[in-house]
Amino acid sequence: MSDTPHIPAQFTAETLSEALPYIQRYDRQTVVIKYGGHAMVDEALSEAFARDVVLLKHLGVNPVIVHGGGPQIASLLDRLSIKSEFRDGLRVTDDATMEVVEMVLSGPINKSIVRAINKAGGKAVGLSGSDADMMRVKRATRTTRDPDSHVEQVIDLGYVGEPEAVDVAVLKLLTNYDHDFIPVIAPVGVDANGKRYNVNADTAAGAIASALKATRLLLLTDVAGVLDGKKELIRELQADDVPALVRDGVASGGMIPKLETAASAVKNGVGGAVILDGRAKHALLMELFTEHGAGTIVL
Ligand SMILES: Nc1ncnc2c1ncn2[C@@H]1O[C@H](COP(=O)(O)OP(=O)(O)O)[C@@H](O)[C@H]1O
Ligand SMILES: CC(=O)N[C@@H](CCC(=O)OP(=O)(O)O)C(=O)O
Repeated sequence: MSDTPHIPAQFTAETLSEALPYIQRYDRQTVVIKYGGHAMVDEALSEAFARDVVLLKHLGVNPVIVHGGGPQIASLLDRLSIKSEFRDGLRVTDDATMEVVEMVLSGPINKSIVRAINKAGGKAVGLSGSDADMMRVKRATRTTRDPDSHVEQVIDLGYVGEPEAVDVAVLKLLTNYDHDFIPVIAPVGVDANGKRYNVNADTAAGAIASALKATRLLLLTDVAGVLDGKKELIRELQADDVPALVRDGVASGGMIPKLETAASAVKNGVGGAVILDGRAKHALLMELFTEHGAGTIVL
């Protein structure tokens, strides 16, 4: 036997040791993770995501997963020949679309994430915003201004919900340290009359993070983070910078709800919101347990 340390093993040990201050920082802290539909399409990445979530739980973090499924909804709508359009990053949702949205989000997507986490050794429980009346919503409204007459018009988005109140009782029960469950939540909300609504998954994650007063909200997506006009990564933003980025068109499409969610979450008591690249393997671990972090942090 040689006395020379086995270099890869020593490297692994050093990496673990360097993570100590971060492990201490996030001990017993709630981290809400928005897992987007684009990040789920790669099987190896999905497996790595599930393992990382289980690792977080073992390290003392309280992870709460809120998932999307936009591309998977689009694919089923397409197979059923139902046309779908987006306004400001939100899917206009009529009755038939809502049927498909709930079927896809609360069905195969939610269950496949639950199974992946459980296969990795966790105890995930699948829910939607309708369970235990968790996410109360109202009908979302958006307005647009006619460029010629400057008259404001209301855009009807159909059954798109805007969270009004989140009751975290069921989440507290599940994540209580006697039980150690990992909630996996589909973004389907319910109004005061019991009617179901389609909620953008970023918006849902932000509302849940605010209600839980999470230490971090992590929005995993399919870009490195928020890019500026020269397509360079913006590492840090203040919540007050967000309206100008949207107004000036630097952020468009799906990045609008993401940035608005991040800004409103930090204003509502979330420690910080990070928009980061879900295509990068171990994105969660890089963000939480290394000095460099990843993506764009909104503070
Ligand atoms: N300034 C910006 N920086 C980065 N991405 C942007 C920006 N403006 C618009 N986007 C678009 O937003 C997309 C991410 O939103 P979305 O497709 O809804 O992601 P997800 O499905 O992960 O929620 C990016 O792929 C990009 O095309
Ligand atoms: C109102 C609205 O737009 N809802 C989204 C819900 C799913 C979602 O947000 O999924 P991603 O995070 O994968 O984009 C939709 O129908 O696509």
